[in-house]
Amino acid sequence: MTSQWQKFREYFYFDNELGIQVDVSRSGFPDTYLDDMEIRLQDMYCQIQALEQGAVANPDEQRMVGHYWLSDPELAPQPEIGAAIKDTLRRILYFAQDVHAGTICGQKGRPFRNVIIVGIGGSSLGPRFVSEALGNKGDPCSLYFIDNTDPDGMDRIFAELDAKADATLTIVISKSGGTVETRNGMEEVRHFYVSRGLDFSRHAVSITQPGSRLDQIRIKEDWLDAFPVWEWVGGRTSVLSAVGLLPLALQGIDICGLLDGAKKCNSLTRNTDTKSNPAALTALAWYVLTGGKGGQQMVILPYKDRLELFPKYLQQLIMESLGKEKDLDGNIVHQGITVLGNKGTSDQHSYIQQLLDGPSNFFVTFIEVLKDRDGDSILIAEESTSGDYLQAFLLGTRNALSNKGRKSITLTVRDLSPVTIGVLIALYERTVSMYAQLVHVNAYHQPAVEMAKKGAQEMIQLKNLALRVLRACKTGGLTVEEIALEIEADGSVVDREMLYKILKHLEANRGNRIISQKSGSEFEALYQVASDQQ
Ligand SMILES: O=P(O)(O)OC[C@H]1O[C@](O)(CO)[C@@H](O)[C@@H]1O
Repeated sequence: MTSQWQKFREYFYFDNELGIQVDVSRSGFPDTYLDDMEIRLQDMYCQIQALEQGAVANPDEQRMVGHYWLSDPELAPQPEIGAAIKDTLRRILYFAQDVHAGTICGQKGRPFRNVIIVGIGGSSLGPRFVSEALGNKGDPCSLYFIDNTDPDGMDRIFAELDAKADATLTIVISKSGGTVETRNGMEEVRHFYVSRGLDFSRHAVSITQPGSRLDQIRIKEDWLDAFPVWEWVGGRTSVLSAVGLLPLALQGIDICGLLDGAKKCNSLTRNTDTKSNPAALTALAWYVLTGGKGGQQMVILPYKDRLELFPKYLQQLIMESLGKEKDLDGNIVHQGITVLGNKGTSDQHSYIQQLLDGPSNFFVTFIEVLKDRDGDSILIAEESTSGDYLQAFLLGTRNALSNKGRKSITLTVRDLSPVTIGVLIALYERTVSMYAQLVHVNAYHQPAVEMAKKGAQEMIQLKNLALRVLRACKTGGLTVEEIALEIEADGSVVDREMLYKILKHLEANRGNRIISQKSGSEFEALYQVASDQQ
């Protein structure tokens, strides 16, 4: 029987130069596991190598997958791609320098000290996570993220920037250039500037694929500047493209350090000796922990406030990449790993109870940061600092879980610096690619998200039709059923429940224009356009 200490030493990966350690000894590898998997692992390394060399790794969309080139442009399969990456980085650094120096400034000459980032999913989560992880008081610019079409969420940001509009730059980020939530955010921000007598285009920069709808808008309106995202960069792996680099450089974060960390990690994770490859070890741990079938939950517990958004960032990277109905041969597999997380020790006081006593349908990834803070800590009790307690809670929770037979992986970084954040990003990007190879799914498309987008568009159409019917109504109002029947006159079928919910929302928000009168039950209420709006 191998002791935990022996197992720990056997599987422990560390790299002192990069300050990273990966411990998969508590993930339940059978003793002969690495040998048993060797042929598949070598095949996996070959596939990843082909992908890095420019193979079409996203067969559905016939695309190369090139996020690895962003931190090492020399690896790009075509010199033009490498040159475009380098040129974009150079332009980002100059742009940030000019903003900080006040050479690029607001319409009325105020230096930009705030940046609104409008974008969603991969066009927000990466920069937001890194901004939070590495930002400090005194940064040259503060970042504000509009990553939803929630009016109240936007109002909170507008209220904060109310008197600072001219000192605020806006970056609209959308790889496709056609994402509805981002379009809405952009129009709300435009209104924010215009209502303060400012010209949106003199405060706006775009990051999008050349030729996209967003690109066409910025050309027509002559925005301040534009930076590209290329088709071979997936949204969820775009943080090291202009998507992340421009906002972070404006915030004053050392983006070259970030790229350097990612480059070094990419180089380490090309090693085909699995015990010397932290991404392969992690992918293999996921594989054993999910039985290769997915379906498990991955609970990410970073014991560090600055990493609070890391689980959210990983949620998209992992779930959008791995959550697939079919494998690459078209078999129905319903793969996926559900990612959730919270920072330690806060989790201790929320859901650890269930992890210890509830169903064993998860594994935990502990993330430990060795350096507690800049400078010394005071002793609080029994020779302990608050940082000693932070570590004690991590180790204590991990032990308690192990004693209950709950599995875990532990990832340790020396400190939180641009380099180590770059390492974390590259490590997980690579692990996802490797795991996807092991379970044989396309990690680079997201066919299902289109269904939800289509569903939302249908609801907007139904609302427009309902409004048309209400405006044409000359009687004292119409019930849900009557509105539905009017719409159905063209042969379509109306979902009454959806119609009811849409009407309630209209009434709650346009109450002076759309009103209802109750007569009998809730569902017999008569809806009408207020008489002064007819
Ligand atoms: O950058 P875009 O094209 O606006 O897309 C935003 C996000 O939407 C998705 O396409 C999902 O709908 C993500 O993959 C992407 O990160």
